[in-house]
Amino acid sequence: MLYSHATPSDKRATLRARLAAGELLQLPGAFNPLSARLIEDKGFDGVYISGAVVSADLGLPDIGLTTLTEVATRAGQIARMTNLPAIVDADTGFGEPMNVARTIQTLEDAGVAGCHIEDQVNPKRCGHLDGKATVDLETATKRIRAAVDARRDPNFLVMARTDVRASLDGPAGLATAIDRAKALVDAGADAIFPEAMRDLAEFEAVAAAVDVPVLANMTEFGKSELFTRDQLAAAGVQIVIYPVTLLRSAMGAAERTLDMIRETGTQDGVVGEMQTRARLYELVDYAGYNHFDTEIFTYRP
Ligand SMILES: C[C@](O)(C(=O)O)[C@H](CC(=O)O)C(=O)O
Repeated sequence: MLYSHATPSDKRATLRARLAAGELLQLPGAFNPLSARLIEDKGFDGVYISGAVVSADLGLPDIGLTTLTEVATRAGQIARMTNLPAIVDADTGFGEPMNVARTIQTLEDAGVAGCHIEDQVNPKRCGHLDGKATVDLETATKRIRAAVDARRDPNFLVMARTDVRASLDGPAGLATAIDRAKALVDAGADAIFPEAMRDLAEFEAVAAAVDVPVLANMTEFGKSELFTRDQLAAAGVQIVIYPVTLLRSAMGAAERTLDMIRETGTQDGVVGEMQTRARLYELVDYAGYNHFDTEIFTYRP
């Protein structure tokens, strides 16, 4: 009832312990607080808060237009609705290393368990678009050092994302990404997010090169193939995100419903695919609020 029973520090400790135990964790992207409840209810390990989704939710492209305040506010609304740890996409950290430091403390205050900071130039672009540019290694490592130094909870997970793979074709691109990943770990990164890997062997090579958890971004219509949990586990990946998957599913369903109403004059033909009123009430725990007033939950399907 009301919000998560686990505190932010409990969630961070749980995330750390599970990663240290070598588990593979699957984190679907929540497109709103309610979907975070669904992710928890379905037995997932954590919740991802995608920059692309926060942007799209506001009707904006994912090109660095959202502010720290918008991202932290949404992340806080989502994180407080689940007992699961939430990891948020902090883009480039919203500015210079000093801004990165402030970003980390703001996200800690929002109650998330960790975030990733990437090495793209400001303003960033979606990782699966062409024509991205990355900063030099010194700037990238300064961002990570600033993030690590700024956190007050040592369990807050600072993940470094590198976008350099897409900047060079062939083995040279992978080698550059691996060198950069190693340098970012030396700078204090607790995990590595190698963006736009081409195949499983590339994930495997990154995972073998660093001694911290590696994240795989299983986003649809992107540069990486969609691998299964078991394939990624065998490649040594420990965190798998499905950042925009639920938003795409929900928007796909919304389009179909709108088309149906336009074409037939009623939504009746798609009601069977909808989440029922009873299920929605279950997710927002109407029954729990009877603790305050037994007249609150009087609905019978
Ligand atoms: C992970 C990502 O940064 C995100 O914002 O969720 C995006 C996802 C996407 O656009 O599909 C990305 O750059 O990969």
